[in-house]
Amino acid sequence: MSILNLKDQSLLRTQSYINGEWLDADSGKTFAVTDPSNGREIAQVADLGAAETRRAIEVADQAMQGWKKKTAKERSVILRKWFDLMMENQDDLAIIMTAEQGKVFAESKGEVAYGASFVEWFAEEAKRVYGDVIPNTTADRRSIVIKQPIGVVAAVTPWNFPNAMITRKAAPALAVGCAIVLKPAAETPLSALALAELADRAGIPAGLFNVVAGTAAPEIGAELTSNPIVKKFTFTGSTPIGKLLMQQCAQTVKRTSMELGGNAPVLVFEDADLDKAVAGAISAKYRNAGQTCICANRIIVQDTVYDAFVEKFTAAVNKFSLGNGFDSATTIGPLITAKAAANVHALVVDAQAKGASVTTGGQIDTLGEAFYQPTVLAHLSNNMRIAKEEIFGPVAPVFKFSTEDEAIAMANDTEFGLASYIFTKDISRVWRVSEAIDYGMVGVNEVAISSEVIPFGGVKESGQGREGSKYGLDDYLEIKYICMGDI
Ligand SMILES: NC(=O)C1=CN([C@@H]2O[C@H](COP(=O)(O)OP(=O)(O)OC[C@H]3O[C@@H](n4cnc5c(N)ncnc54)[C@H](OP(=O)(O)O)[C@@H]3O)[C@@H](O)[C@H]2O)C=CC1
Ligand SMILES: O=C(O)CCCC(=O)O
Repeated sequence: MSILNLKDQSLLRTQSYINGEWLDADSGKTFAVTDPSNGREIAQVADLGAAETRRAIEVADQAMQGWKKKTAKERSVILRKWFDLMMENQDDLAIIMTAEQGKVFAESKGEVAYGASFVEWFAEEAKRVYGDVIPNTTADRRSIVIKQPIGVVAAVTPWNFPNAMITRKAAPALAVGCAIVLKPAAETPLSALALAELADRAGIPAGLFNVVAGTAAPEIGAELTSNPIVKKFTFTGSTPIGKLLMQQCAQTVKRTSMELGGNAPVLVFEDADLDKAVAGAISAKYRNAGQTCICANRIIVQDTVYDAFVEKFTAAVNKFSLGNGFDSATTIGPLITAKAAANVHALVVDAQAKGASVTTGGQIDTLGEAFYQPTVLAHLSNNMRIAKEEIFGPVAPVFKFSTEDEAIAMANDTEFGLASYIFTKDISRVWRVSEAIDYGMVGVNEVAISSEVIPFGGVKESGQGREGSKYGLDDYLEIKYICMGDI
């Protein structure tokens, strides 16, 4: 009997989905999925390993032989049904997500819509995969360029966006004619399996969308990255694991897309609308309790407005209500695990020991060991761990700068380069700073930068490749050049 109050209980799947069938692990083993807000077990999920992964890759290869021959429009019609079903079941998918991930229910509903938007977008966009005819240098030949599906895709996704990080990879892969084998995070397999149930109902043919859930990430990952049938590997997660998986993929020269860690700066200049900058920095920092790779990691404020900013920002943070994501009064939920909260606290303790002051929060909350208080730190310096590391929690360090050059240098002083944000009214500065900072994405007086139509991705050690937008198809396509001679 499920503990989740779903309209449609059959969305709560606990077996893996391979070749259109629901399967237990060969070993018969299962693992517990728990609610981070109270540690309660939600379900026992089949714990698959490398052997089942290998079989999923083989069936994916078979399944895509017919799928790639369909027209883009035929594939689009089926994917559109998947989108419709996701939206029809938005509430149930969001209940599953809040239960296993902890995020506030309204945010879960938002993520389901965001996840579905990738399916709708790529179902349409794949109709526009154009080739080229290249004017040649000799009269007796023409050079043609066509684009073809790359082959079987393997994906590993994280727990912080248990739905959208899957569709952002699966939708373009399926839309262009590939099949995919996905390993979701062990903390959040239920959202992935619910997506598989809806893919099945939408009529996505067996073997094209396979979900292998399991706790043996290194073994499953080793199969996905070494199997020569897999032609493309796509990952969202931490930078150290991304580097390891890239190394593994090198042995069979797979194409890789990596969406890794971030250290997003929010640069607030003295000419900015301070209230707008505070509201923007609040959204950029505390979305999903700070567990987003594009979350503000360093808020960097010009010295002339620093004290006013910290005061207004702290007042805004004091309005947050920490609690269970299902409680309608809650605006920040728990972190994914108690360990995550302890890691965040260690960053705060290190900063305090090196001279930072806590203007609010600063503790694991009495609500439970995964709950971290929304926190603001002022008077920071570069020797603190928090200046360099991805926080992944609701802690906002507010740094100080005095000149534009200094702000740019501080923004770039990191190995990461995913998202960045600037608040200023000076249009010349907008251009100067946007061009000078080494990031894949820049939000100017705006932090809600994500959507299905934009190229999401980073530079430096934040990864490679772009997801979403017209560019998001490129990673799933091979370019083939055909030289046509005279007969
Ligand atoms: N860019 C982003 O969006 C994300 C960044 N992070 C960053 O990483 C930190 C740690 O989070 P964590 O969850 O440990 O991140 P990981 O990078 O370890 O996990 C992300 C995914 O990779 C899988 N994975 C882990 N090890 C391997 C492996 N050897 N082979 C194949 N797959 C593997 C995980 O599986 P399993 O769950 O089974 O271990 C999960 O599906 C966070 O605090 C945050 O800083 C984390 C998640 C997302
Ligand atoms: O943290 C992540 O990797 C998810 C990205 C969220 C977004 O698309 O805005």
